[in-house]
Amino acid sequence: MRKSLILASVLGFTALTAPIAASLYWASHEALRAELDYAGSLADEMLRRSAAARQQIYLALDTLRGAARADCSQATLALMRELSMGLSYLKDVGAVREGRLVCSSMGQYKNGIALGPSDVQVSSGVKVWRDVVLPYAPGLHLNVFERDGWMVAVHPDFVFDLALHDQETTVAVLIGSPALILQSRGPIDPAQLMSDPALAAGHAELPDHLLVRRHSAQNNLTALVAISRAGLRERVQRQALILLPLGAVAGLLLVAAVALATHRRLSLPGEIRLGLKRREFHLHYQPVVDLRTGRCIGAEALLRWRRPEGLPMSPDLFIPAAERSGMIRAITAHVIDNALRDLPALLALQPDFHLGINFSAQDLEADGSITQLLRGLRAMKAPAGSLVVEITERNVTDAKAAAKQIARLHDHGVQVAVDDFGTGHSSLSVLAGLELDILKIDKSFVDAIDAQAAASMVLPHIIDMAKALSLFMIAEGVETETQADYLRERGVQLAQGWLYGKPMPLEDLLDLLRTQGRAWATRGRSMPV
Ligand SMILES: Nc1nc2c(ncn2[C@@H]2O[C@H](COP(=O)(O)O[C@H]3[C@@H](O)[C@H](n4cnc5c(=O)[nH]c(N)nc54)O[C@@H]3COP(=O)(O)O)[C@@H](O)[C@H]2O)c(=O)[nH]1
Repeated sequence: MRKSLILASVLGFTALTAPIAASLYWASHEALRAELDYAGSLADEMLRRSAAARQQIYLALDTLRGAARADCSQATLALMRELSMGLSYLKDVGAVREGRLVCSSMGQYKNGIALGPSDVQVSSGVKVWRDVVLPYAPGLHLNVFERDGWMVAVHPDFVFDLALHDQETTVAVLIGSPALILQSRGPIDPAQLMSDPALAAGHAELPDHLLVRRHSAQNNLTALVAISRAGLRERVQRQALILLPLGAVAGLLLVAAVALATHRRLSLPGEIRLGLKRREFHLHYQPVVDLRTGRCIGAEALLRWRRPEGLPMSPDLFIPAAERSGMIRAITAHVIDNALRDLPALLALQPDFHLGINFSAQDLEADGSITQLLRGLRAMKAPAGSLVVEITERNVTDAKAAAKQIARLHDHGVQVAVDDFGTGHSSLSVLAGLELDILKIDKSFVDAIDAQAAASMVLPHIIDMAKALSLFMIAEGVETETQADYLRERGVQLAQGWLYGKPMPLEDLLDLLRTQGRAWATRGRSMPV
């Protein structure tokens, strides 16, 4: 039981905490996924815009190469204006001679504007200058692309014109391999981010940042997004606010389920089931004596439960629980097994000995218990009359069926006693309809003898009735000599009670029989069969 309670506590604790822990894990997992999705969508958008800009750059360069002579004529300037006005990402389109911008859609530059050495030349032959400030557009930092003497200027911010969550986000677009940072924005140096080996997988979880990389092999472009973990923490908290109550509800439901299962397992029927499995039930025997001679001629088998905690539990508690839960058949099967196991030793000492065992309603209604009893008796060749089945009126729900079962018992020499007679469970109507052998006078009438109580007025009538029906009588709960004398004088043959012996283990009963001596054992049966 203690083990079961510990196990139930551990299960209950796990049932409560596991869903909460799972919801917290799920919240952080979901938040991480959402943050990576957000960073991924930023990177994708940057790549999309960069690719669109690249397309426009090449379109302009190709158009100029095909259509314009390498000069700054009015026709060429008009084409440049058309291109820079018509292509959304381009700020300017111009001609470069010997490293100098000589004209553009904005006009001609007398001495040309020196561009200096380019930052990189990509595989398609395009040279790239970053962060160029042209004198006619002083506030703009442009990226300039040149091929075959034609150039286009692009404002880098077009890529970053995105709705960023916070100022902590770093974004960058890189071109070529080895990659050149075309443009970047945010607190972290993109060159530092590019060196992280985990980036090969497309994303990395750094101590302070989540990093996402997208690459377009076709355009030889790379987009990088680094978002701060502070945002992730906020998102975890938001997710937790949604998922934690669900986890708590799931935890409480699980705890309720565990409690229910534990209650079922630890409730009395569950304990009885376990007790039977662990062989915690055993029989004690209470002597039944002949009132005339004081000789022990039989005993009633009474079930005892030795529970692991050592706490006894009265059959008054567990027998009704077993009857209600349907466990009584298993209990009776155990009683029959044990009684039949012990009977030979008792008969060996006293061949006219009889053993009484209690049957409940379900034992009487179904065939199982009676079949088990008769089969066992046959196997051990026990003499007729050595077993008495005790029933109460409460057990007789179908008098006809009960009569049949009693006849079956009689056929095999088993006697039937009506127990607790006069307590309201038994009545004359039952007695009249059933072929009973013995009437057990309830302890309450025996108690009344000493007390001179009203119940004592009833006792003589019970005795007369038993005599009229030729029933043998056993008075229950006899505790004093006065009671014994009264019963003896009125012709009650047998008695059971603390005056003669409390329920005792088999060994003690065997000792008692041994001390009765051989003379008693050979005098013959005290009860009619
Ligand atoms: N179906 C089954 N019922 C059983 C079985 N074992 C017991 N029982 C029934 O449980 C009830 C309580 O039994 P128990 O606590 O064993 O009490 C018995 C005696 O100990 C008690 N008794 C006997 N003499 C005296 C006495 O002088 N004083 C006193 N205070 N108590 C005494 O009476 C009980 C025997 O009652 P009964 O069976 O009516 O003869 C009880 O109803 C048992 O029947 C079982 O295996 N199956």
